[in-house]
Amino acid sequence: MIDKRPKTPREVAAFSLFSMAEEAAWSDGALHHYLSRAGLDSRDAALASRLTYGTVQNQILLDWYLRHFSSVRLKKIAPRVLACLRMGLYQLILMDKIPAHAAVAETVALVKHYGHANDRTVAFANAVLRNAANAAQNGSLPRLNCPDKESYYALQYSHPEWLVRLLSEQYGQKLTQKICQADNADAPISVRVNTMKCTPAEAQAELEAAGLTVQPHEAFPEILLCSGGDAAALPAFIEGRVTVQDAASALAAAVADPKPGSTVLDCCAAPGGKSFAMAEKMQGKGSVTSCDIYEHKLKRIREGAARLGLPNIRTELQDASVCREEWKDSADVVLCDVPCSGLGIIRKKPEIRFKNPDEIRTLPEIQARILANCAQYVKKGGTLVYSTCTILQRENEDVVRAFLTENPEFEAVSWTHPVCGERADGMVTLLPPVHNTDGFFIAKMHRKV
Ligand SMILES: C[S@@+](CC[C@H](N)C(=O)[O-])C[C@H]1O[C@@H](n2cnc3c(N)ncnc32)[C@H](O)[C@@H]1O
Repeated sequence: MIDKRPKTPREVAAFSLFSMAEEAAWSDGALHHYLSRAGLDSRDAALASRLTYGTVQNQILLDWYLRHFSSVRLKKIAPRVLACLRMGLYQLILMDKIPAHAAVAETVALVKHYGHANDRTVAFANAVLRNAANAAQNGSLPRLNCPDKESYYALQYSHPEWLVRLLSEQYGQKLTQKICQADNADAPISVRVNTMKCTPAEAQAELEAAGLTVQPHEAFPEILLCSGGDAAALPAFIEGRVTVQDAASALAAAVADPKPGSTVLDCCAAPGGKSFAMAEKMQGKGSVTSCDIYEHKLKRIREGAARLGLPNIRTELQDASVCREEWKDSADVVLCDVPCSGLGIIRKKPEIRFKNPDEIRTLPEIQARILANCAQYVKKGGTLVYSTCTILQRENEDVVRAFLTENPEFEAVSWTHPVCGERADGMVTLLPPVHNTDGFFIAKMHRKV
């Protein structure tokens, strides 16, 4: 992290982008860090967020334009200078309220002060930005000529082409375009009301009184969609009346449907969102055992449970792919919210689109191993739920169908919820442009014998 305290929205955005490039920081974590140090008013904080997310969300397109205006190959441009140029081009080409002279001058100043740049590099940055500004102003930006719709969507919405082609095979071109578009749209902060402490109406009134704009999710009344401020910094969050959780994630807990007194095993539980939702549904009665392979992540679950006032959650350090003999046949509900490619939450973490496709190709094998192992913990008559925050069929339906074929003692269970209607085969893939949730997959199964 950069030590200096940022003073302007552009410095906050630039420092966040530098941390992403240099330390592989997540956009939301870096932005939160520098915003908290900068102490900007809400308008400037909103501009800093827009500049950071907008630059990452449009990186492929911005690099395409940059190649047009730069005499130097992108690989030869130092990372901080490249980050500044992308942010400058974002303002010049894709934002409409920033005067061009301000975008050019402020970006050149960032390159000069923070880009480790000599005079030549500063002059180069100035020339690139001026050329782009002129082209944007006189309507002579290069046209996005692409051989087919998939490569056009990949460029226009800055998604890797392999991903767009895979989505297009699964969902068709029209829906793929909507998914890519939704991935770059502003996502509200979604909070779930802790109904053990207050009603949705009370929580909404409290958040609105604190200055947020609040809209209950149309199909999930305990979910409140908030904008205009940081819900996680308010007393309603700190004192456990609400917790940050998307409707899709809350739906997985609702589908698992544990009852007061149930024995629940959440096998990949950190940071704990679904454990909390299930423990609340159980009204503090029964037990939720929340496992993860990382000790430091278990601490976050314990802190969250304390904040929300949930005494029935305990944590266990446990690899979900390795059998714990004493847990066999012990749980009424087992939730496998497995590690996945995360491609359903690009709208919240825009850099997820840049994951290495070779690295995520091996995930279905790990997911299948976790599901097969944790299924052994389900009691006869008990429930098994498999979920991911990705929309790739190979990590979702394919894993579940193979499991059901190999384990005939389990069957898919039909369920219904206003978010997605009746699911006769027990499965749903939620999509941001269709369900107004994160992209997510949930499958519910039942152990017969
Ligand atoms: C999708 S996240 C879980 C999110 C969580 N269920 C929630 O709602 O907040 C997946 C979690 O699985 C954990 N994990 C990865 N491999 C694991 C394994 N073999 N056994 C147990 N946990 C694992 C990761 O550390 C991560 O915290």
